[in-house]
Amino acid sequence: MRNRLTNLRQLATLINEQVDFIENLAEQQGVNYPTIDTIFNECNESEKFTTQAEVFDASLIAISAASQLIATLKLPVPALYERATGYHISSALRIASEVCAVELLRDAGPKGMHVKDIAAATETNATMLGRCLRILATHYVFKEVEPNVFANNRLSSMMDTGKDSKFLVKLAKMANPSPLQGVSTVRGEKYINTNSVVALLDISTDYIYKATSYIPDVFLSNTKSRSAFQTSINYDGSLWDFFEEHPHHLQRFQISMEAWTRMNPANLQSSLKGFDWSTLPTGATVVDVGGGNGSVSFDIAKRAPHINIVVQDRVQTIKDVTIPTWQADPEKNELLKSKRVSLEGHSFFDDQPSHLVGKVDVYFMRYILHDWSAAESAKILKRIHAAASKSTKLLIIDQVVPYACPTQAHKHLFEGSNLPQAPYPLLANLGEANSPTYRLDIAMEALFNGQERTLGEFQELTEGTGWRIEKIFQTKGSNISQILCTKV
Ligand SMILES: C[S@@+](CC[C@H](N)C(=O)[O-])C[C@H]1O[C@@H](n2cnc3c(N)ncnc32)[C@H](O)[C@@H]1O
Repeated sequence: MRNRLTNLRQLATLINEQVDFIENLAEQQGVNYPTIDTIFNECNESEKFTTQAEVFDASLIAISAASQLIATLKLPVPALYERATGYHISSALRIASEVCAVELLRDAGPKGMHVKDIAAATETNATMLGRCLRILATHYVFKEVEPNVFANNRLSSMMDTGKDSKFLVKLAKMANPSPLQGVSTVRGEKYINTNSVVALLDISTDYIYKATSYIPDVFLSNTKSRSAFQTSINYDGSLWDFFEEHPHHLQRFQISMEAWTRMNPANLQSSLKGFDWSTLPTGATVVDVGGGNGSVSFDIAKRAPHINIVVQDRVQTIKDVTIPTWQADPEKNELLKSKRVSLEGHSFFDDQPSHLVGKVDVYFMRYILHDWSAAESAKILKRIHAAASKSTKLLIIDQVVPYACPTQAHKHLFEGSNLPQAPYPLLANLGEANSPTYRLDIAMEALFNGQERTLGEFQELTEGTGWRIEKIFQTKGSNISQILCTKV
Protein backbone atom coordinates (compact mmCIF):
# COMPACT_ATOMS: atom_id res chain seq x y z
CA MET A 1 0.00 0.00 0.00
CA ARG A 2 2.73 2.43 1.02
CA ASN A 3 4.74 1.63 -2.12
CA ARG A 4 1.80 2.38 -4.39
CA LEU A 5 1.16 5.68 -2.62
CA THR A 6 4.83 6.53 -2.92
CA ASN A 7 4.73 5.85 -6.62
CA LEU A 8 1.60 8.01 -7.12
CA ARG A 9 3.17 10.79 -5.09
CA GLN A 10 6.40 10.62 -7.13
CA LEU A 11 4.43 11.01 -10.33
CA ALA A 12 2.32 13.83 -8.89
CA THR A 13 5.50 15.58 -7.70
CA LEU A 14 7.06 15.39 -11.14
CA ILE A 15 3.91 16.96 -12.59
CA ASN A 16 3.87 19.70 -9.93
CA GLU A 17 7.55 20.53 -10.43
CA GLN A 18 7.17 20.93 -14.18
CA VAL A 19 3.94 22.92 -13.90
CA ASP A 20 5.63 25.24 -11.33
CA PHE A 21 8.55 25.71 -13.72
CA ILE A 22 6.26 26.48 -16.68
CA GLU A 23 4.04 28.85 -14.70
CA ASN A 24 7.00 30.78 -13.23
CA LEU A 25 8.47 31.22 -16.68
CA ALA A 26 5.07 32.26 -18.08
CA GLU A 27 4.72 34.83 -15.31
CA GLN A 28 8.21 36.23 -16.02
CA GLN A 29 7.27 36.59 -19.69
CA GLY A 30 3.78 37.98 -18.99
CA VAL A 31 1.89 35.20 -20.78
CA ASN A 32 -0.54 32.44 -19.81
CA TYR A 33 -0.23 28.88 -21.04
CA PRO A 34 -3.17 28.38 -23.47
CA THR A 35 -6.17 26.54 -22.05
CA ILE A 36 -7.87 23.70 -23.91
CA ASP A 37 -10.72 26.12 -24.79
CA THR A 38 -8.43 28.66 -26.50
CA ILE A 39 -8.66 28.84 -30.29
CA PHE A 40 -5.26 27.94 -31.76
CA ASN A 41 -3.38 30.82 -33.33
CA GLU A 42 0.33 30.36 -33.94
CA CYS A 43 0.94 34.13 -33.84
CA ASN A 44 -0.47 34.29 -30.31
CA GLU A 45 2.20 34.92 -27.62
CA SER A 46 0.81 32.06 -25.51
CA GLU A 47 1.24 29.60 -28.38
CA LYS A 48 4.75 30.89 -29.09
CA PHE A 49 5.54 30.34 -25.39
CA THR A 50 4.59 26.63 -25.65
CA THR A 51 7.23 26.10 -28.34
CA GLN A 52 10.17 27.50 -26.36
CA ALA A 53 12.67 24.65 -25.88
CA GLU A 54 12.68 24.72 -22.06
CA VAL A 55 8.87 24.92 -21.85
CA PHE A 56 8.54 22.08 -24.31
CA ASP A 57 11.08 19.94 -22.37
CA ALA A 58 9.22 20.55 -19.11
CA SER A 59 5.88 19.74 -20.76
CA LEU A 60 7.25 16.39 -21.97
CA ILE A 61 8.12 15.31 -18.43
CA ALA A 62 4.73 16.49 -17.15
CA ILE A 63 2.89 14.66 -19.96
CA SER A 64 4.91 11.51 -19.36
CA ALA A 65 4.21 11.62 -15.61
CA ALA A 66 0.52 12.48 -16.10
CA SER A 67 0.04 9.62 -18.59
CA GLN A 68 1.74 7.19 -16.22
CA LEU A 69 -0.37 8.49 -13.34
CA ILE A 70 -3.54 7.94 -15.37
CA ALA A 71 -2.39 4.43 -16.37
CA THR A 72 -1.70 3.68 -12.71
CA LEU A 73 -4.93 5.11 -11.33
CA LYS A 74 -7.24 3.66 -13.97
CA LEU A 75 -8.63 0.22 -13.33
CA PRO A 76 -7.08 -2.27 -15.75
CA VAL A 77 -10.31 -3.21 -17.56
CA PRO A 78 -11.30 0.33 -18.69
CA ALA A 79 -7.61 1.10 -19.34
CA LEU A 80 -7.34 -1.91 -21.67
CA TYR A 81 -10.77 -1.34 -23.25
CA GLU A 82 -9.76 2.18 -24.20
CA ARG A 83 -6.57 0.93 -25.82
CA ALA A 84 -8.50 -1.78 -27.69
CA THR A 85 -10.99 0.72 -29.11
CA GLY A 86 -8.85 3.73 -30.02
CA TYR A 87 -10.21 3.33 -33.56
CA HIS A 88 -13.49 4.99 -32.56
CA ILE A 89 -11.59 8.24 -32.19
CA SER A 90 -10.09 7.73 -35.66
CA SER A 91 -13.46 7.25 -37.34
CA ALA A 92 -15.05 10.18 -35.48
CA LEU A 93 -12.15 12.43 -36.52
CA ARG A 94 -12.56 11.40 -40.15
CA ILE A 95 -16.30 12.14 -40.03
CA ALA A 96 -15.67 15.55 -38.44
CA SER A 97 -13.23 16.35 -41.23
CA GLU A 98 -15.52 15.11 -44.03
CA VAL A 99 -18.46 17.24 -42.80
CA CYS A 100 -16.19 20.31 -42.52
CA ALA A 101 -17.19 20.62 -38.85
CA VAL A 102 -14.15 22.72 -37.91
CA GLU A 103 -14.73 25.31 -40.61
CA LEU A 104 -18.49 25.49 -39.95
CA LEU A 105 -17.77 25.94 -36.23
CA ARG A 106 -15.20 28.63 -37.05
CA ASP A 107 -18.03 30.56 -38.72
CA ALA A 108 -20.28 29.98 -35.68
CA GLY A 109 -17.73 31.32 -33.15
CA PRO A 110 -17.71 30.66 -29.38
CA LYS A 111 -21.52 30.20 -29.08
CA GLY A 112 -21.14 27.12 -31.25
CA MET A 113 -23.55 25.46 -33.67
CA HIS A 114 -26.28 22.90 -33.18
CA VAL A 115 -25.35 19.53 -34.58
CA LYS A 116 -28.54 19.59 -36.74
CA ASP A 117 -27.16 22.61 -38.60
CA ILE A 118 -23.71 21.06 -39.05
CA ALA A 119 -25.33 17.90 -40.42
CA ALA A 120 -27.70 19.87 -42.68
CA ALA A 121 -24.79 21.55 -44.47
CA THR A 122 -23.50 18.17 -45.72
CA GLU A 123 -26.84 16.31 -45.68
CA THR A 124 -25.61 13.81 -43.09
CA ASN A 125 -27.23 12.21 -40.05
CA ALA A 126 -27.38 14.67 -37.15
CA THR A 127 -27.74 12.08 -34.37
CA MET A 128 -24.67 10.12 -35.43
CA LEU A 129 -22.70 13.28 -36.06
CA GLY A 130 -23.55 14.49 -32.55
CA ARG A 131 -22.31 11.21 -31.09
CA CYS A 132 -19.05 11.52 -33.04
CA LEU A 133 -18.48 15.09 -31.92
CA ARG A 134 -19.29 14.09 -28.33
CA ILE A 135 -16.73 11.27 -28.22
CA LEU A 136 -14.22 13.75 -29.62
CA ALA A 137 -15.20 16.44 -27.10
CA THR A 138 -14.74 13.80 -24.38
CA HIS A 139 -11.17 13.46 -25.65
CA TYR A 140 -10.68 17.25 -25.72
CA VAL A 141 -11.23 17.78 -29.46
CA PHE A 142 -14.19 20.24 -29.80
CA LYS A 143 -16.25 21.53 -26.88
CA GLU A 144 -19.89 20.70 -26.22
CA VAL A 145 -21.04 24.13 -25.04
CA GLU A 146 -24.62 23.02 -24.40
CA PRO A 147 -26.42 19.77 -25.25
CA ASN A 148 -25.80 19.02 -28.95
CA VAL A 149 -24.20 22.41 -29.55
CA PHE A 150 -20.50 22.26 -30.34
CA ALA A 151 -17.73 24.84 -30.67
CA ASN A 152 -14.07 24.69 -31.63
CA ASN A 153 -11.37 24.50 -28.99
CA ARG A 154 -7.56 24.49 -29.12
CA LEU A 155 -7.27 21.01 -30.64
CA SER A 156 -10.11 21.18 -33.15
CA SER A 157 -9.09 24.64 -34.36
CA MET A 158 -5.64 23.23 -35.20
CA MET A 159 -7.50 21.18 -37.83
CA ASP A 160 -8.83 24.29 -39.56
CA THR A 161 -7.92 24.35 -43.27
CA GLY A 162 -8.52 28.12 -43.22
CA LYS A 163 -10.80 27.65 -46.24
CA ASP A 164 -14.34 28.86 -46.77
CA SER A 165 -16.76 26.26 -45.37
CA LYS A 166 -19.13 26.55 -48.37
CA PHE A 167 -16.22 25.95 -50.76
CA LEU A 168 -15.21 22.84 -48.79
CA VAL A 169 -18.73 21.45 -48.67
CA LYS A 170 -19.00 21.89 -52.45
CA LEU A 171 -15.57 20.32 -52.94
CA ALA A 172 -16.53 17.24 -50.94
CA LYS A 173 -19.40 16.63 -53.40
CA MET A 174 -17.06 16.92 -56.41
CA ALA A 175 -14.77 14.06 -55.44
CA ASN A 176 -14.44 11.21 -58.01
CA PRO A 177 -14.89 7.65 -56.78
CA SER A 178 -11.95 5.26 -57.27
CA PRO A 179 -12.49 2.04 -59.24
CA LEU A 180 -10.83 0.23 -56.31
CA GLN A 181 -13.19 -0.89 -53.59
CA GLY A 182 -12.67 0.73 -50.18
CA VAL A 183 -10.74 3.72 -51.51
CA SER A 184 -12.08 7.07 -50.31
CA THR A 185 -12.81 10.00 -52.55
CA VAL A 186 -10.39 12.87 -52.01
CA ARG A 187 -9.90 16.39 -53.42
CA GLY A 188 -6.33 17.68 -53.23
CA GLU A 189 -7.57 21.31 -53.22
CA LYS A 190 -8.79 20.84 -49.65
CA TYR A 191 -5.17 20.59 -48.47
CA ILE A 192 -3.32 23.13 -50.63
CA ASN A 193 -2.16 26.21 -48.68
CA THR A 194 -3.15 24.76 -45.32
CA ASN A 195 -1.02 24.19 -42.23
CA SER A 196 -0.76 20.52 -43.48
CA VAL A 197 -2.10 19.12 -40.20
CA VAL A 198 -5.49 18.17 -41.64
CA ALA A 199 -3.75 16.27 -44.48
CA LEU A 200 -1.81 14.20 -41.93
CA LEU A 201 -4.96 13.56 -39.87
CA ASP A 202 -7.01 12.67 -42.93
CA ILE A 203 -4.51 10.13 -44.30
CA SER A 204 -4.21 8.69 -40.78
CA THR A 205 -7.98 8.27 -40.34
CA ASP A 206 -8.52 7.11 -43.91
CA TYR A 207 -6.37 4.48 -45.64
CA ILE A 208 -3.77 4.08 -42.87
CA TYR A 209 -6.55 3.39 -40.36
CA LYS A 210 -8.24 0.91 -42.71
CA ALA A 211 -4.94 -0.81 -43.57
CA THR A 212 -3.97 -1.04 -39.90
CA SER A 213 -6.92 -3.30 -39.18
CA TYR A 214 -5.32 -5.90 -41.51
CA ILE A 215 -1.91 -5.88 -39.79
CA PRO A 216 -2.73 -8.78 -37.44
CA ASP A 217 -3.96 -10.96 -40.33
CA VAL A 218 -0.85 -10.24 -42.41
CA PHE A 219 1.32 -10.82 -39.35
CA LEU A 220 -0.34 -14.10 -38.41
CA SER A 221 -0.27 -15.41 -41.98
CA ASN A 222 3.52 -15.08 -41.74
CA THR A 223 3.74 -13.89 -45.33
CA LYS A 224 4.81 -10.45 -46.36
CA SER A 225 3.90 -10.87 -50.00
CA ARG A 226 1.30 -8.11 -49.58
CA SER A 227 1.31 -5.29 -47.08
CA ALA A 228 -1.73 -4.59 -44.90
CA PHE A 229 -2.47 -1.62 -47.19
CA GLN A 230 -2.43 -3.82 -50.31
CA THR A 231 -4.60 -6.39 -48.54
CA SER A 232 -7.10 -3.74 -47.43
CA ILE A 233 -7.89 -2.62 -50.98
CA ASN A 234 -7.01 -5.85 -52.79
CA TYR A 235 -4.23 -4.19 -54.76
CA ASP A 236 -0.84 -5.47 -55.90
CA GLY A 237 1.01 -2.22 -56.58
CA SER A 238 2.92 -0.20 -54.00
CA LEU A 239 1.50 2.87 -52.27
CA TRP A 240 3.57 4.92 -54.74
CA ASP A 241 1.87 3.17 -57.69
CA PHE A 242 -1.52 3.74 -56.05
CA PHE A 243 -0.75 7.46 -55.75
CA GLU A 244 0.07 7.69 -59.44
CA GLU A 245 -3.36 6.25 -60.24
CA HIS A 246 -4.97 8.59 -57.64
CA PRO A 247 -3.38 12.04 -58.05
CA HIS A 248 -5.58 13.67 -55.38
CA HIS A 249 -4.32 11.13 -52.86
CA LEU A 250 -0.75 11.89 -53.97
CA GLN A 251 -1.30 15.61 -53.46
CA ARG A 252 -2.75 15.05 -49.98
CA PHE A 253 0.06 12.67 -49.00
CA GLN A 254 2.84 15.05 -50.02
CA ILE A 255 1.25 17.90 -48.05
CA SER A 256 0.82 15.61 -45.03
CA MET A 257 4.61 15.13 -44.87
CA GLU A 258 5.05 18.79 -43.95
CA ALA A 259 3.09 18.19 -40.76
CA TRP A 260 5.88 16.01 -39.37
CA THR A 261 8.13 19.05 -39.13
CA ARG A 262 5.31 20.73 -37.20
CA MET A 263 4.66 17.75 -34.93
CA ASN A 264 6.65 19.53 -32.22
CA PRO A 265 9.20 22.35 -32.07
CA ALA A 266 12.04 19.90 -31.48
CA ASN A 267 11.21 18.18 -34.79
CA LEU A 268 11.84 21.40 -36.61
CA GLN A 269 15.26 21.65 -34.98
CA SER A 270 16.09 18.05 -35.75
CA SER A 271 15.06 18.30 -39.39
CA LEU A 272 17.14 21.39 -39.93
CA LYS A 273 19.53 22.28 -37.17
CA GLY A 274 21.69 19.23 -36.38
CA PHE A 275 23.99 19.28 -39.39
CA ASP A 276 25.53 22.72 -39.75
CA TRP A 277 24.72 23.66 -43.35
CA SER A 278 26.82 26.83 -42.98
CA THR A 279 30.01 24.71 -42.93
CA LEU A 280 29.47 23.78 -46.60
CA PRO A 281 31.47 25.79 -49.13
CA THR A 282 29.72 28.38 -51.31
CA GLY A 283 28.17 26.69 -54.34
CA ALA A 284 28.07 23.29 -52.60
CA THR A 285 25.59 20.80 -54.05
CA VAL A 286 23.07 19.09 -51.79
CA VAL A 287 20.66 16.42 -53.04
CA ASP A 288 17.32 15.77 -51.31
CA VAL A 289 16.75 12.09 -52.13
CA GLY A 290 13.02 11.30 -52.35
CA GLY A 291 12.34 14.93 -51.44
CA GLY A 292 8.59 14.80 -52.14
CA ASN A 293 7.19 18.30 -52.51
CA GLY A 294 10.54 19.70 -51.35
CA SER A 295 9.32 21.27 -48.10
CA VAL A 296 12.50 20.33 -46.20
CA SER A 297 14.71 21.61 -49.04
CA PHE A 298 12.82 24.89 -48.99
CA ASP A 299 13.61 25.36 -45.29
CA ILE A 300 17.26 24.45 -45.82
CA ALA A 301 17.57 26.76 -48.86
CA LYS A 302 16.32 29.65 -46.70
CA ARG A 303 18.76 28.86 -43.90
CA ALA A 304 21.77 28.28 -46.15
CA PRO A 305 21.58 30.74 -49.06
CA HIS A 306 25.05 29.77 -50.31
CA ILE A 307 24.22 26.19 -51.34
CA ASN A 308 22.41 24.65 -54.31
CA ILE A 309 19.84 21.93 -53.78
CA VAL A 310 18.52 19.27 -56.14
CA VAL A 311 15.19 17.73 -55.09
CA GLN A 312 14.79 14.25 -56.55
CA ASP A 313 11.63 12.15 -56.51
CA ARG A 314 9.61 9.86 -58.75
CA VAL A 315 9.03 11.39 -62.16
CA GLN A 316 5.28 11.76 -61.68
CA THR A 317 5.58 13.26 -58.20
CA ILE A 318 8.03 15.88 -59.45
CA LYS A 319 5.83 16.64 -62.49
CA ASP A 320 2.39 16.62 -60.83
CA VAL A 321 3.17 17.88 -57.33
CA THR A 322 6.64 19.32 -56.79
CA ILE A 323 6.92 21.54 -59.88
CA PRO A 324 3.38 23.02 -59.56
CA THR A 325 3.90 23.57 -55.80
CA TRP A 326 7.15 25.47 -56.37
CA GLN A 327 5.88 27.43 -59.35
CA ALA A 328 2.78 28.59 -57.43
CA ASP A 329 4.79 30.08 -54.55
CA PRO A 330 6.72 33.29 -55.41
CA GLU A 331 9.53 32.57 -52.91
CA LYS A 332 9.99 29.02 -54.16
CA ASN A 333 9.69 30.07 -57.79
CA GLU A 334 12.48 32.58 -57.27
CA LEU A 335 14.73 29.78 -55.99
CA LEU A 336 13.94 27.78 -59.14
CA LYS A 337 14.61 30.71 -61.47
CA SER A 338 17.95 31.45 -59.84
CA LYS A 339 18.76 27.71 -60.11
CA ARG A 340 19.50 27.54 -56.38
CA VAL A 341 16.97 24.73 -56.27
CA SER A 342 16.26 22.31 -59.09
CA LEU A 343 13.61 19.62 -59.24
CA GLU A 344 14.53 16.34 -60.89
CA GLY A 345 12.49 13.22 -61.66
CA HIS A 346 14.71 10.29 -60.67
CA SER A 347 14.26 6.90 -58.99
CA PHE A 348 16.65 6.25 -56.12
CA PHE A 349 16.87 2.63 -57.25
CA ASP A 350 18.63 3.81 -60.43
CA ASP A 351 22.19 5.11 -60.88
CA GLN A 352 22.45 8.76 -59.93
CA PRO A 353 22.30 11.07 -62.99
CA SER A 354 25.73 11.61 -64.54
CA HIS A 355 25.69 15.39 -63.93
CA LEU A 356 25.80 14.67 -60.17
CA VAL A 357 28.36 11.87 -60.06
CA GLY A 358 31.34 12.89 -57.91
CA LYS A 359 29.93 16.41 -57.50
CA VAL A 360 27.64 16.19 -54.48
CA ASP A 361 28.68 17.48 -51.05
CA VAL A 362 25.71 16.10 -49.11
CA TYR A 363 22.98 13.65 -49.98
CA PHE A 364 20.17 13.78 -47.46
CA MET A 365 16.99 11.76 -47.18
CA ARG A 366 14.16 12.46 -44.78
CA TYR A 367 11.64 9.73 -44.02
CA ILE A 368 12.87 7.50 -46.84
CA LEU A 369 14.45 4.41 -45.28
CA HIS A 370 11.47 3.78 -42.99
CA ASP A 371 9.41 3.03 -46.13
CA TRP A 372 11.72 0.18 -47.13
CA SER A 373 12.97 -3.20 -45.92
CA ALA A 374 16.64 -3.58 -44.98
CA ALA A 375 17.44 -5.13 -48.39
CA GLU A 376 15.74 -2.33 -50.35
CA SER A 377 17.28 0.33 -48.10
CA ALA A 378 20.72 -1.14 -48.76
CA LYS A 379 20.10 -0.85 -52.54
CA ILE A 380 19.22 2.85 -52.14
CA LEU A 381 22.30 3.52 -50.00
CA LYS A 382 24.60 1.67 -52.43
CA ARG A 383 23.32 3.63 -55.45
CA ILE A 384 24.16 6.88 -53.69
CA HIS A 385 27.50 5.52 -52.54
CA ALA A 386 28.44 4.65 -56.12
CA ALA A 387 27.96 8.30 -57.18
CA ALA A 388 29.58 9.85 -54.10
CA SER A 389 33.08 11.31 -53.95
CA LYS A 390 35.48 10.59 -51.07
CA SER A 391 34.27 13.65 -49.18
CA THR A 392 30.53 13.29 -49.83
CA LYS A 393 28.43 13.05 -46.67
CA LEU A 394 25.13 11.24 -46.30
CA LEU A 395 22.56 12.57 -43.85
CA ILE A 396 19.77 10.19 -42.95
CA ILE A 397 16.92 12.15 -41.33
CA ASP A 398 14.57 9.67 -39.76
CA GLN A 399 13.09 8.53 -36.52
CA VAL A 400 15.40 6.70 -34.15
CA VAL A 401 13.26 4.48 -31.96
CA PRO A 402 14.16 4.48 -28.27
CA TYR A 403 13.59 1.33 -26.21
CA ALA A 404 10.92 1.64 -23.53
CA CYS A 405 13.46 0.48 -20.93
CA PRO A 406 16.77 1.99 -19.81
CA THR A 407 19.74 0.66 -21.80
CA GLN A 408 23.42 1.32 -22.10
CA ALA A 409 23.53 -0.49 -25.47
CA HIS A 410 23.83 2.64 -27.60
CA LYS A 411 25.56 4.91 -25.12
CA HIS A 412 28.98 4.94 -26.74
CA LEU A 413 28.01 3.70 -30.21
CA PHE A 414 28.54 7.03 -32.00
CA GLU A 415 29.16 10.62 -31.11
CA GLY A 416 25.81 11.99 -29.92
CA SER A 417 24.17 8.62 -29.30
CA ASN A 418 23.82 9.21 -25.56
CA LEU A 419 20.63 11.05 -24.59
CA PRO A 420 19.80 12.08 -20.98
CA GLN A 421 17.68 9.47 -19.19
CA ALA A 422 14.09 10.24 -18.20
CA PRO A 423 13.70 10.84 -14.43
CA TYR A 424 12.56 7.90 -12.28
CA PRO A 425 9.87 6.46 -12.25
CA LEU A 426 9.07 7.47 -15.84
CA LEU A 427 9.55 5.12 -18.76
CA ALA A 428 12.95 5.61 -20.38
CA ASN A 429 11.31 6.72 -23.66
CA LEU A 430 8.90 9.08 -21.84
CA GLY A 431 6.01 6.73 -22.62
CA GLU A 432 2.97 8.41 -24.13
CA ALA A 433 4.81 11.72 -24.41
CA ASN A 434 6.75 10.04 -27.23
CA SER A 435 3.80 8.16 -28.68
CA PRO A 436 3.91 9.47 -32.31
CA THR A 437 7.24 7.64 -32.87
CA TYR A 438 5.71 4.25 -32.20
CA ARG A 439 2.48 5.07 -34.04
CA LEU A 440 4.42 6.02 -37.16
CA ASP A 441 6.45 2.82 -36.83
CA ILE A 442 3.31 0.68 -37.04
CA ALA A 443 1.91 2.89 -39.84
CA MET A 444 5.06 2.06 -41.87
CA GLU A 445 4.33 -1.63 -41.36
CA ALA A 446 0.75 -1.10 -42.55
CA LEU A 447 1.72 0.78 -45.69
CA PHE A 448 4.99 -0.82 -46.84
CA ASN A 449 5.99 -3.65 -44.51
CA GLY A 450 8.42 -0.91 -43.48
CA GLN A 451 9.59 0.16 -40.04
CA GLU A 452 11.17 2.82 -37.89
CA ARG A 453 14.53 1.71 -36.53
CA THR A 454 16.57 1.72 -33.33
CA LEU A 455 20.10 3.08 -33.43
CA GLY A 456 21.46 -0.48 -33.53
CA GLU A 457 19.21 -1.26 -36.50
CA PHE A 458 20.50 1.82 -38.34
CA GLN A 459 24.05 0.62 -37.73
CA GLU A 460 23.18 -2.80 -39.18
CA LEU A 461 21.41 -1.15 -42.11
CA THR A 462 24.43 0.89 -43.15
CA GLU A 463 26.89 -2.01 -42.79
CA GLY A 464 28.04 -3.30 -46.16
CA THR A 465 26.67 -0.29 -48.04
CA GLY A 466 29.95 1.65 -48.04
CA TRP A 467 28.67 4.18 -45.48
CA ARG A 468 29.76 4.45 -41.85
CA ILE A 469 27.77 6.31 -39.20
CA GLU A 470 29.99 9.06 -37.83
CA LYS A 471 27.65 11.03 -35.62
CA ILE A 472 24.03 11.33 -34.64
CA PHE A 473 22.19 14.56 -33.92
CA GLN A 474 19.33 13.86 -31.54
CA THR A 475 17.11 16.43 -29.91
CA LYS A 476 15.31 15.65 -26.68
CA GLY A 477 11.58 15.27 -27.34
CA SER A 478 11.95 15.12 -31.10
CA ASN A 479 11.08 12.01 -33.02
CA ILE A 480 13.35 13.03 -35.89
CA SER A 481 17.12 12.56 -35.72
CA GLN A 482 19.91 13.19 -38.18
CA ILE A 483 22.42 10.39 -38.77
CA LEU A 484 25.58 11.67 -40.41
CA CYS A 485 27.48 9.09 -42.48
CA THR A 486 30.81 9.26 -44.26
CA LYS A 487 32.23 7.00 -46.95
CA VAL A 488 34.10 4.05 -45.53
C1 LIG B 1 7.69 9.46 -46.79
S1 LIG B 1 7.91 10.41 -48.21
C2 LIG B 1 9.15 11.57 -47.72
C3 LIG B 1 9.16 12.82 -48.54
C4 LIG B 1 10.16 13.89 -48.10
N1 LIG B 1 11.49 13.37 -48.02
C5 LIG B 1 9.73 14.50 -46.78
O1 LIG B 1 10.36 14.22 -45.76
O2 LIG B 1 8.76 15.25 -46.77
C6 LIG B 1 8.80 9.31 -49.24
C7 LIG B 1 9.11 9.86 -50.60
O3 LIG B 1 9.83 8.88 -51.36
C8 LIG B 1 9.42 9.02 -52.70
N2 LIG B 1 9.77 7.81 -53.46
C9 LIG B 1 9.19 6.59 -53.41
N3 LIG B 1 9.80 5.75 -54.27
C10 LIG B 1 10.79 6.47 -54.88
C11 LIG B 1 11.76 6.17 -55.83
N4 LIG B 1 11.87 4.93 -56.34
N5 LIG B 1 12.62 7.14 -56.22
C12 LIG B 1 12.55 8.39 -55.70
N6 LIG B 1 11.62 8.74 -54.76
C13 LIG B 1 10.76 7.79 -54.36
C14 LIG B 1 7.93 9.26 -52.59
O4 LIG B 1 7.37 9.79 -53.77
C15 LIG B 1 7.88 10.21 -51.41
O5 LIG B 1 7.96 11.54 -51.82
